[in-house]
Amino acid sequence: MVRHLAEVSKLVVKIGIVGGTGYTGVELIRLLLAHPEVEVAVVTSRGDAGVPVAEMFPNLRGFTDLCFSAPDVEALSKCDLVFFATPHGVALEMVPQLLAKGTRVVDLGADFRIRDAELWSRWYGLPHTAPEALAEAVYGLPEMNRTAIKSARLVANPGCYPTAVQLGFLPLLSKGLVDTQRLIADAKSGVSGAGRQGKVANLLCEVSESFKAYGASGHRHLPEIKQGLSLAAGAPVGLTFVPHLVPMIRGIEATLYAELKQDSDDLQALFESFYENEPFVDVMPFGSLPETRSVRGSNLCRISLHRQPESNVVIVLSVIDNLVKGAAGQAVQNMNIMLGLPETAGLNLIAALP
Ligand SMILES: NC(=O)C1=CN([C@@H]2O[C@H](COP(=O)(O)OP(=O)(O)OC[C@H]3O[C@@H](n4cnc5c(N)ncnc54)[C@H](OP(=O)(O)O)[C@@H]3O)[C@@H](O)[C@H]2O)C=CC1
Ligand SMILES: CC(=O)N[C@@H](CCC(=O)OP(=O)(O)O)C(=O)O
Repeated sequence: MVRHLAEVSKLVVKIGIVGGTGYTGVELIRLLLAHPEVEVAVVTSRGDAGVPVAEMFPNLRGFTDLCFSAPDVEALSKCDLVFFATPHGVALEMVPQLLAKGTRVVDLGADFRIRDAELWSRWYGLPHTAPEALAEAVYGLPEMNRTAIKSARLVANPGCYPTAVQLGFLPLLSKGLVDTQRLIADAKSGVSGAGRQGKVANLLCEVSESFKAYGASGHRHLPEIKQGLSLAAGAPVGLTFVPHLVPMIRGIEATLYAELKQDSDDLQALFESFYENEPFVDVMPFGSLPETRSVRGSNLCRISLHRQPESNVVIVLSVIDNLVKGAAGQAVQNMNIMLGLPETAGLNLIAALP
C-alpha cells in the first residue's frame, strides 16, 4: 500500500528529478511526496535504475512505489517541471533540450547561477556550453527575485552558503547603510553539504571531534555571493568569505560583519520591515542567538542582529538547513512561484528539534 500524505489536486503537475540518489534529491522526494499539487513521475539514477526508491531510502518506505530510471531526456520532457539535483555540468548538457521541449527546470546545481559564463568557467573548470539557457536563467532567491521567477522557464537555485549569506546582508546593502568594500562572512556547514558520494574526507572518523576551515583562499560560492550582493548594493562589493566544516549532519550558520557608514538605531526595525512579508525569513529579537537545530528540516532562515560596545560593526547571524532553504526547500519554493501555486505549499514544516 502507498500512503498519500496530501490530498492531491485534480490538476496534478508532473515532476521529474535528475539525481534522485543524492542528499538534495532524496530531500526533494520527501518534500514533493507531501505536496498537494504535484506528482513525482520520474526519479533518475544512472547506477540504480530499476531499484525501488523506497528500498534505497528507508524514510520513504510506504510512501512511493516509484523505481529509479536512467536519465532520459525523452521521458523527462513528459514532465511539466524537472529538478536537477546533480553535480556541476550535468544540467548544462540536458537543460537546453528540455527547454526546447517546453519543460521547465529548477537547477539545484551551479550551472546557471553566474551571469558571466567566463567567470563561471574559471571557478568551475568547465566551458559553459549553454549560453542561451544561461541568458534566460533567473537566479532563484525569492526574497530578491520573486517577480522574475514567476515567469521563468529556468531557475538557478542558489547555493547553500549564498542563501544564508545573502539573506543576512541584503537589507543592509539595499538601504546603503554599510561600507560595501569590507564585508565579511564567516560560515559553517554540516557535512551533508558535501553530498552523498563517498569521500574519505567526509567519513565519521575524519570529521567528528574536529573543526576546520576550507576554501579560505577562494571558494566557488564567492563569485555567486558577490554577484547577488553587488546587485543589491548597486555597485561591486568587496567580500571576504571563509567556509568551515562542522561535525554535524545538517545546517549552516553564517556570522556576518559589516561596518556601518553612520550610527543607526533602527537596524532591527529595518530588518523586520524588509522581511515582513517573507514566509521563510524569521527576524528574531535583537541580540538573539539563532541555532541550526531551530531550522533543521524546515525551509526557514532565522536571522538576528548584534552590536558590540564602542564599535561601528553590525553583526548578523543567519541560520538555515543547507538541504532545505539551502537546496530542496528553496527549489520547491521556486517551483511554487513558477507554477502560480501558493508559495508555502508543501513547505509548512516545523524543525525537528533534538
Ligand atoms: N548538499 C547540499 O547541501 C547542497 C547541494 N547543492 C548542489 O546540488 C547538487 C546535488 O547535490 P547533492 O545532492 O549534495 O549531491 P550528491 O552527490 O548527494 O548526489 C548527486 C546526484 O547526481 C547524480 N548524478 C551524478 N552525476 C550524474 C550525471 N552525469 N548524470 C545524471 N545524474 C548524475 C547522482 O546519481 P547517480 O550516480 O545515481 O546517477 C546523485 O543522485 C550539486 O550541484 C550540489 O552542489 C546545492 C545546495 C546545497
Ligand atoms: C560542506 C560542503 O562541502 N559544502 C559544499 C557546498 C555545497 C553547495 O551548496 O554547493 P553548490 O554550489 O555546489 O551547490 C562545498 O563547500 O563545496
